[in-house]
Amino acid sequence: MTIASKQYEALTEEKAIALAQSLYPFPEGAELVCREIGDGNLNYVFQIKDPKSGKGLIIKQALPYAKVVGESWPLTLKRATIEANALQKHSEFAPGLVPAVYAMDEELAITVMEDLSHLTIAREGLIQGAAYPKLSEDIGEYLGRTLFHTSDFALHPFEKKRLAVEYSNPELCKITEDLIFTDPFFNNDTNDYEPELQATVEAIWNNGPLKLEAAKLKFSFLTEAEALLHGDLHTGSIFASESETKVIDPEFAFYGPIGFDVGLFLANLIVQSITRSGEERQVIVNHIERTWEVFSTRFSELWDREGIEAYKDTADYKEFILEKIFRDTLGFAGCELIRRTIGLAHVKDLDSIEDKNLRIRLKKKALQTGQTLILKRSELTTISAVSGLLEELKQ
Ligand SMILES: Nc1ncnc2c1ncn2[C@@H]1O[C@H](COP(=O)(O)OP(=O)(O)O)[C@@H](O)[C@H]1O
Ligand SMILES: CSC[C@H]1O[C@H](OP(=O)(O)O)[C@H](O)[C@@H]1O
Repeated sequence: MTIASKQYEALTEEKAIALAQSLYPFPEGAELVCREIGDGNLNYVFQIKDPKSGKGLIIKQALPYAKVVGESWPLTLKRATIEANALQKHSEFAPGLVPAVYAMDEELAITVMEDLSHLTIAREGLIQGAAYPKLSEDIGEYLGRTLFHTSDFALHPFEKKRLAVEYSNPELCKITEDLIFTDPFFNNDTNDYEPELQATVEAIWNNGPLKLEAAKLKFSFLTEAEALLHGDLHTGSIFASESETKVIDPEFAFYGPIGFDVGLFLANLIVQSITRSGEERQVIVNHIERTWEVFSTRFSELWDREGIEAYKDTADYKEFILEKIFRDTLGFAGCELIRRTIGLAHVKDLDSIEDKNLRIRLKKKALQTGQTLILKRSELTTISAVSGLLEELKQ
């Protein structure tokens, strides 16, 4: 559905209600209520609801700047169009795993979508100890399907390159290039960490071999247009329940290295494996293993069944590609672990730990795990080797 376009203006709750009324068949005389519920770093999210019928929808609006910083950090409104289009493109391949998009408007920089508030943001649930039994199956499927179907292994090269142009997202990529791949490895003002981590952080800045590997990973991110990525697949971008999983917020979508999406998700699970113990920790380790198993099985099966690449049946080629994706996955996961601990954008899983000694100890563990994943990514050739590493570093 398209909206009669007008000039960009930031929505208020009243304006969001008026817009929702014009877009959705709410019952006659419904008295709609609206709340701005955005808790992310960049955008506004309005939830509009008819309390009587329970019907509702979400209007997400991009601001011409990053919400977390303010007008001093201008940011393209085009990200809203990228997000709406990526949701729809990914739903072609992973139906049921993303919210339905009801409408979008490029001028207003809005996406009107299904209200998922019957679910919980996975990060919040995981912090409370949720197990989310379907999480790794669903995200493994989502990753296998979206990444295979948007790659050169599935698309005509003209279509793949058309999509790469459509999803050119330089400003949002620059945020990732800075916040994930650069700033945490240098003494940069954007970094944010407790004084107790100073020595550990300086050791990262002074670690030549680590910085060389971080530079290589950044180069992959800058240059390898392998598939249409979600681009920011952390557990705050996933809604979940015992029986459902939905991926939201692909405003960082672009053509990049496949391992980036897989690695970001695994890194955010690894944070949970660091904060949990006993049986609850094992649930997360199982999710880590299962995500890779489901992703690689689905990718491999789609390759065999639907692959169009002339070399697809050449001995060992598929295995070479999957090994490359796995190596990249571990490296990108390592960078995400480091930036979520000492960079600009932290994670609540670690920051909300009240006991300071424990918090610092676990943050050091996250940094150590991140560094090991980056440095040893060529030696860790199986997902069980990664579980083994997590077990070793647990002590
Ligand atoms: N479709 C949705 N249904 C219900 N709540 C949503 C939906 N999309 C976003 N939200 C809420 O808004 C918050 C911020 O959304 P998100 O897309 O992550 O914004 P940002 O791009 O600013 O990070 C989410 O954590 C969630 O609470
Ligand atoms: C100033 S952007 C920082 C950080 O925020 C984004 O996450 P989200 O939109 O989900 O809050 C992204 O991870 C960026 O790196």
